[in-house]
Amino acid sequence: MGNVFVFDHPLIQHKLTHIRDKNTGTKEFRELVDEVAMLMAFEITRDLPLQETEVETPVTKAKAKVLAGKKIGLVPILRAGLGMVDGMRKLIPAAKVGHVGLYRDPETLKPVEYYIKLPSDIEERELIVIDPMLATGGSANDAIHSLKKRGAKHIRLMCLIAAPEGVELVQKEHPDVDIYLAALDEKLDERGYIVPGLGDAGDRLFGTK
Ligand SMILES: O=P(O)(O)OC[C@H]1O[C@H](OP(=O)(O)OP(=O)(O)O)[C@H](O)[C@@H]1O
Ligand SMILES: O=c1cc[nH]c(=O)[nH]1
Ligand SMILES: [Mg+2]
Repeated sequence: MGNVFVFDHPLIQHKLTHIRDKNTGTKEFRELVDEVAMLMAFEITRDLPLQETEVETPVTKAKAKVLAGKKIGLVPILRAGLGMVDGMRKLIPAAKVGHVGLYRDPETLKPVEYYIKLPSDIEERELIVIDPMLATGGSANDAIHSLKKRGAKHIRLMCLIAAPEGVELVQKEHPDVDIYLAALDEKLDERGYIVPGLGDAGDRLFGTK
């Protein structure tokens, strides 16, 4: 079964509190999601392999380390996942970005795929699927199936907030996928919203309603 990691870094938790706040407006919400995504990118890349190199400082030659060149792909689930891409790319500028367009039907809560565009070499990349919200898990589950069908071999899932139901579904369907979160919340309400959550992430990011 895949692992679940909750990033408890104080800066992530502090900013998440403001993201949750219903009085936080679109501009600040977007900025905070961007910042938390950057901090989460810092945490999720802890295990990237390094290799030895040598560098000449103004004083002398030094043994040093550089990234060993593992290829990374970011795959935001549209729309809300887009809000986390720029923050992550600030720290991982060489990552290629694929897009999976999915929306959750408000009646059935089932995901509907409307777009997909991926880097051509996804099978060689460590893919990080990004979405602020993991609610029933239907959207992330479908996105991961879509990536695997197209050859992806190494996938992680990174979300701001998850409900237990979503974590359970992804763990059942994709035991090879680790899940990285800023918070694991209590439950879903009758409309499939995460409680306490942050409301509708896409609407709050883009000012729609
Ligand atoms: O785990 P699930 O139950 O599938 O719910 C989570 C999905 O719902 C939201 O997207 P939404 O359908 O609102 O689309 P949007 O990003 O375009 O607003 C969210 O960003 C996830 O993609
Ligand atoms: O709480 C939720 C659940 C699904 N999608 C959201 O944006 N928020
Ligand atoms: Mg939405």
